[in-house]
Amino acid sequence: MTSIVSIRQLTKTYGNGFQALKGVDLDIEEGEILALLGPNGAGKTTLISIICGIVNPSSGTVKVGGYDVVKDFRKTRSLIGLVPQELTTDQFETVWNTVCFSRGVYGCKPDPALIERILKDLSLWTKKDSMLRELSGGMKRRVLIAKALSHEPKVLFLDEPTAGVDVNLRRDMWLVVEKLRESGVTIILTTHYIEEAEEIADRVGVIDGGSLLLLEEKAKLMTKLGRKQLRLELAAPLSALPESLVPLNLTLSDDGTTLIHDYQGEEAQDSIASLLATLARANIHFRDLSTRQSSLEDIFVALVAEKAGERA
Ligand SMILES: Nc1ncnc2c1ncn2[C@@H]1O[C@H](COP(=O)(O)OP(=O)(O)OP(=O)(O)O)[C@@H](O)[C@H]1O
Repeated sequence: MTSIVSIRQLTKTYGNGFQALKGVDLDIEEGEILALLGPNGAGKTTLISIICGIVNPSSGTVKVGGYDVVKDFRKTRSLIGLVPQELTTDQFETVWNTVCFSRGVYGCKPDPALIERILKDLSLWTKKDSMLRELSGGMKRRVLIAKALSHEPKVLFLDEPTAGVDVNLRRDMWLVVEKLRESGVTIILTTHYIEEAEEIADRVGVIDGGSLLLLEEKAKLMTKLGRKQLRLELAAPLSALPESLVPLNLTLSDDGTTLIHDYQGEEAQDSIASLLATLARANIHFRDLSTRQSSLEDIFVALVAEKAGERA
């Protein structure tokens, strides 16, 4: 895999002396969907703003497509599309004109066929002659994406793409993001909805206190840090946990009806099989079984709390 964005030892100290980024190293692979998670004030917007050339770094380097975001600003900016949270363009302009105008801002030649395709992909075609002020909030979000795609960027940044939108629109947006990825666009999204990262990201980065705490493939993260719980509802309640079962990391619920086994996500399947076999040998039968896996949210909350503890 080649990196499309390459960040080295990036720091940012704002004018008031506040250090918002403390030496971030990050390689974003071409064609991936990377979700950046972090609590409020973590430094996500600062990081994205530096990559997009809106904020100057204090030290370190950022390259997009091999070009430096400070020295080759025009080149890197043309490779990037940024979808902000709010629509700030003229509310009395039509969807079509707004998107065509965005393409012109980047010095690209008009390309009505391309704009038509973008609007169709985003289910905006029937609204092309509507004024922005006539659109619903969800449709406005789509216009923001269409604007950001109008100059055919290779990297798309989505800042909280689904904040405040309803569940249906969120699903639609996820499909749009998936389609974009299929067309080869690299996507970086910041989100507070961990469910969103869990659903669509290939990799997840966690930023807190200006540092990248973790960067991992989502699936690996879930196996590595995720905890699982097996619950066995017993056919007959037990008054106490038999001695032979104590080494198996089992606990008995207070009412004696359920055996609970907590284990790490990467623990092999056969250890569960041998646990069940041991129970059968001990003549303990169960009438139902269920498992629960910790979500990305559980992992994220635990990680941020742990780091906060280390800093305290
Ligand atoms: N222009 C500025 N001057 C001084 N401090 C700033 C400036 N911009 C941001 N900060 C501070 O830098 C820190 C990081 O802000 P940033 O907006 O990057 O965080 P974030 O992770 O995007 O947060 P959120 O999820 O709330 O958008 C915050 O403490 C913020 O107050």
